[in-house]
Amino acid sequence: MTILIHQPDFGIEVEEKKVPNSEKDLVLDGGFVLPHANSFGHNFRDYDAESERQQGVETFYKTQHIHQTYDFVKKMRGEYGKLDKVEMSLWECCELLNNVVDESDPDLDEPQIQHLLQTAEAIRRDYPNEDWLHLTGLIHDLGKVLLLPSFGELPQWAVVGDTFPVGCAFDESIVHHKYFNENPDYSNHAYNTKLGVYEKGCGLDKVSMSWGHDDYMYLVAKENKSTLPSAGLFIIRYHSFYALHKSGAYKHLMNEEDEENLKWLHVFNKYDLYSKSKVRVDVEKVKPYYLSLIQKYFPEKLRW
Ligand SMILES: O[C@H]1[C@H](O)[C@@H](O)[C@H](O)[C@@H](O)[C@H]1O
Ligand SMILES: [Fe+2]
Ligand SMILES: [Fe+2]
Repeated sequence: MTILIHQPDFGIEVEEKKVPNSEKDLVLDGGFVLPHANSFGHNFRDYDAESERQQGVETFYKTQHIHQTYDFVKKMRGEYGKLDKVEMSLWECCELLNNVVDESDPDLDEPQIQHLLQTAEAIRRDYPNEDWLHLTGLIHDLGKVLLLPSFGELPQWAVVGDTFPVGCAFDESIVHHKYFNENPDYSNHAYNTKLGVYEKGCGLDKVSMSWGHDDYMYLVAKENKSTLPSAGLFIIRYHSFYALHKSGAYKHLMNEEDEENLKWLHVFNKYDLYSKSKVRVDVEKVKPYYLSLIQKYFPEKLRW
């Protein structure tokens, strides 16, 4: 039986295989079965499909695109880079996310802790020996605690959604790109050319990204001296940068190390996106395993 590929952009690892039970699901070479539709019956990341979430998600992106400017990002990075808000362990943070729902996501309305565990467990099944990648799955979205009162209760547009560079032109592949024309940087010549304030090949580390949960969690991991490999930190920092890892935009800003790390981000993205489902992971059952990983790669208490 031939498998239908409904979404054409899975990258080179996609392989068609025979699955006895379903005509529509797609198996990747790692063994992970890609669901043919999200929990709402639509393709994943279809921002135009008429669904109960569509309007809210579009309004979210309109606000995000208007407000994420170069100056805003500089200010937020300076402020949150101090890590002087809270002290807590990574697991405590996972539990805090129980109460967070992400308004930018057309594919998921489950509590975020389920998304973290679904991602991590799916990776663990296919890559049993890469424990750093399991842990990366568990923590990649913890930066969403920025929505909570003790972290300044930032609005959704300053925490979630896809990310993109500021300080240079907004690429057309960014979701709902049309709303950028109300962003002040859009008509500022210093920031609206292909390179903007950057140099070709300068490396993503030098590029300012729209402010949100990715860059914040990267700062938390780095400043608290995590021993995760550089690919893990890269995944945390750029997992929402779909214009790059899905559409290949902004590659001219990458350096060689970014190229290497991007390979792992491509692997990770499949699990981050396609593990989203209504089937819940038993938190208490898997907790001991993840606590052991946290202990291996992080100090007990972290500054946030
Ligand atoms: O709506 C989602 C969500 O906010 C994710 O956490 C982020 O990583 C994705 O890029 C975005 O599309
Ligand atoms: Fe995310
Ligand atoms: Fe995620």
